[in-house]
Amino acid sequence: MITMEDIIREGHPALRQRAKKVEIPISQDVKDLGQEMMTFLVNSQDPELSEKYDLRAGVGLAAPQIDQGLRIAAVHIPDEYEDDSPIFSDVLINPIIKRQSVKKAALPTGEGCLSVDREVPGYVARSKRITIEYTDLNNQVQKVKLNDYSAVVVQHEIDHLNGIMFYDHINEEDPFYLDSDTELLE
Ligand SMILES: OCN(O)CCCc1ccccc1
Ligand code: NI
Repeated sequence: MITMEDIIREGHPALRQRAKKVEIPISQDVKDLGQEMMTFLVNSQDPELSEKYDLRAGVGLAAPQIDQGLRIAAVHIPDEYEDDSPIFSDVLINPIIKRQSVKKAALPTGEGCLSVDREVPGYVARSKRITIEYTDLNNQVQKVKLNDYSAVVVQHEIDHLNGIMFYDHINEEDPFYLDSDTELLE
């Protein structure tokens, strides 16, 4: 199983590389990897298991973070009220952002990253609405519209596939600078 030891940290060159497209139909190895990444997220959000295995809670994980230079990202976003029906949960193979709103959104708390062992304060403005296309673990092409928090998380993961870290988006002069077209999500 994936634990924190498997997650590479900033400074590791693999986090700054562009991940390679996955061959379709996906191999059994890729399917296993995707499932392991999803299991990590589910475990990391479970009070007992995260404690037992010392996992930092995560809502997303990109393959480059476990030193696998492949365009695979797992996303598991729980519904704050309905634990067993997440807002969005899937393993994205070769995800593409097909459409994105001009309107931006940022988390008021800023962002963090399992590969970054420090706080980096500041707003990360991202598209408020996106339409993504990807292949899932059953080789089915999915086209999904996401907004707000789900859209933020998926953009954070797709950034990892392109060697981009969340703090690359933070305004250096004024980390809490907000464009007029950027909404803080509550
Ligand atoms: O790459 C995923 N990972 O580092 C876990 C954190 C995910 C995440 C946290 C805050 C806002 C968007 C996404
Ligand atoms: Ni991250």
